[in-house]
Amino acid sequence: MQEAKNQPGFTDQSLIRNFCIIAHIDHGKSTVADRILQLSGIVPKREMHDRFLDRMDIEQERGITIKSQAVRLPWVKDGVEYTLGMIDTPGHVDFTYEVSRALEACEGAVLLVDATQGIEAQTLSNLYMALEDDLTIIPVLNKIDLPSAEPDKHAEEIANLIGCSTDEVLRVSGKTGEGIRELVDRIVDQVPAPKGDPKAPARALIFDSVYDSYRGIVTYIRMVDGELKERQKIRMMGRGTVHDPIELGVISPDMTPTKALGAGEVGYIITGVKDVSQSKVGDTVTTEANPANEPLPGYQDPQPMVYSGLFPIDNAQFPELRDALDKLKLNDAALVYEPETSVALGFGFRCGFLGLLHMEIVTERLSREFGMDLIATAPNVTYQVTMEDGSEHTVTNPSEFPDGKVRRILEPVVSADIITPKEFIGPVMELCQDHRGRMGTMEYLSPERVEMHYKMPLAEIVFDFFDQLKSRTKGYASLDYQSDGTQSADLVKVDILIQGEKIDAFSAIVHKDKAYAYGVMMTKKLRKLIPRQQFEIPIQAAIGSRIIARETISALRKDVLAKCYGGDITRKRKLLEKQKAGKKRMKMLGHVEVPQEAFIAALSTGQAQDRDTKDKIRAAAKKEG
Ligand SMILES: Nc1nc2c(ncn2[C@@H]2O[C@H](COP(=O)(O)OP(=O)(O)OP(=O)(O)O)[C@@H](O)[C@H]2O)c(=O)[nH]1
Repeated sequence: MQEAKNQPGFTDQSLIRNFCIIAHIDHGKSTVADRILQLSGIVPKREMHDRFLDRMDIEQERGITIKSQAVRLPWVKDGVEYTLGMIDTPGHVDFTYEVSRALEACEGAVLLVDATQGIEAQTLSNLYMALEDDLTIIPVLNKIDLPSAEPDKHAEEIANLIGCSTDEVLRVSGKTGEGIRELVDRIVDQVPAPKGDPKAPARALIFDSVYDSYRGIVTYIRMVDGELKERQKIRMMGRGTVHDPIELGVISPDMTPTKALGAGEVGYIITGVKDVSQSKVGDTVTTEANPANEPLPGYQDPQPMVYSGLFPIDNAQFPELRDALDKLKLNDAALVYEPETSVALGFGFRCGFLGLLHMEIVTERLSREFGMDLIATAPNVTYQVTMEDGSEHTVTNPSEFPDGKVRRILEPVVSADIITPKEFIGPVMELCQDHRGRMGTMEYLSPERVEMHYKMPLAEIVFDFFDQLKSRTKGYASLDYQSDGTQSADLVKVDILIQGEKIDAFSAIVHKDKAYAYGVMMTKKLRKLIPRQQFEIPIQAAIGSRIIARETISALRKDVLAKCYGGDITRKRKLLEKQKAGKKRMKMLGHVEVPQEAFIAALSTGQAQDRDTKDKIRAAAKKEG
């Protein structure tokens, strides 16, 4: 039977264009992807909705992309039908790893810039990543429908940055659809076709995967060489496992089974396997009958930036939490975890994240997708501690901080790039100084906007820095950072003691100058959160044996029967039962009962509220007109 030329598995490689859309957060990637989908005609009008490719509820609710999404589209130009593989990527700095994997599956990148904002920090970092991968860059200004758009000015900025002429910078509106057809035609003209060898043994790169409770692991692949056919045994080259795929397909716009996948195509495989250790992002898929010799280069594992302990509120849920993390890891390759025990919180996992938004999303997904009720301990970075006796310790958890005389503590450092209008240079410098930043160079991107480079301790940047930067620059500054080694620092461990007992979950490693403030803040917070009990409770903050702050909760004798004069014994029993049930929900710490809510409230730092940040920025932008 003669198959159509662009059926999956039979597509002429010279007619394939794989590209991704990269941009700073909120510059309109998902909106432009929607318009391209619509124009291609694969999504029926009545099924089209905003941010079509943001398939997770959290993405829809928050209006941000968390996962890259690949979709296959037909596109006709000059009477020739092309096959486009389009990947919409996230914009937030915590999800840069997602972008880097998407780039590996493409030959071209649409670099989208908001015509009202111009180049921002993640515009640059994403562009540099795409250039490193030798992708063809198509520069585009979006949101030209807005009255505040300044396309000429920003086209100049982009042209200077990538070394093209201003005429080459396309102008589009994801909202009205203006210029989108020209954009896709440009992609077809300029993005090179994939260059794999269709005749070689099959090699496909696993760039993502997800756990489906009915069908097991779904693996997303980019075919590089050869082809994979239905019902052909496959081999994962890294893991060395062999599987019988039960389905092969493409996403167009939903999962569509196909008979084969050929060189250059992007698609998925379902093996029916439910054991999550069988699949790894970055592995190479080949066939069992005719295996390739060399696997594809794969990906480097990302280094976590912050760590936090995740503990099930109900300790019996520990095995479920392990299972949930294993499954989530399939879809979130940047997540790392290992078991941990806390005196106060029981069994849980020490988890590594790429940033606080990443941490927030993981906790939320564990709760929504796996029904886990969790307590997250305060996030911290990793320290290398050398003791006077020469022993070395890697500390990802303040409670592991070794006792004894410390010779040196190394903390992680990042190089941070901040782009801001020039009138905010002063406030930004002040803020960076407050956060122990050391200024490097500063360049003008245009007469009005500068890019400032800083070296800063990671611990200073991951927590509230971004919010403060936004508020001091009316939402106009943007930030990007990358790991940049370590430096020695004057840090101490602050312990919190309740009734003289150290509560491991509340310990923190902080800069010497901020230790006192942390101690006061934590003791005050806990005084408000822990209910009064029948005896006086001292709450102290200490560095080693030195107490630096203290609060006291005065005694109270709560007699639940006080108002129950004489009368019915069953009523009294009921009240006592109720009190007993209430006590069960408390954690006994020594002799002190601390309600779960107190832990949650004391440990929540009010951080990473990116949703709020985005809202604030939008509100500020509106105000500015
Ligand atoms: N006026 C106007 N608004 C636009 C246009 N494109 C996007 N927007 C709006 O800009 C906001 C952000 O758009 P998104 O498409 O979610 O941006 P994004 O780059 O995908 O965001 P992340 O995935 O979170 O990085 C939304 O409120 C869109 O409605 C446009 O061309 N014109």
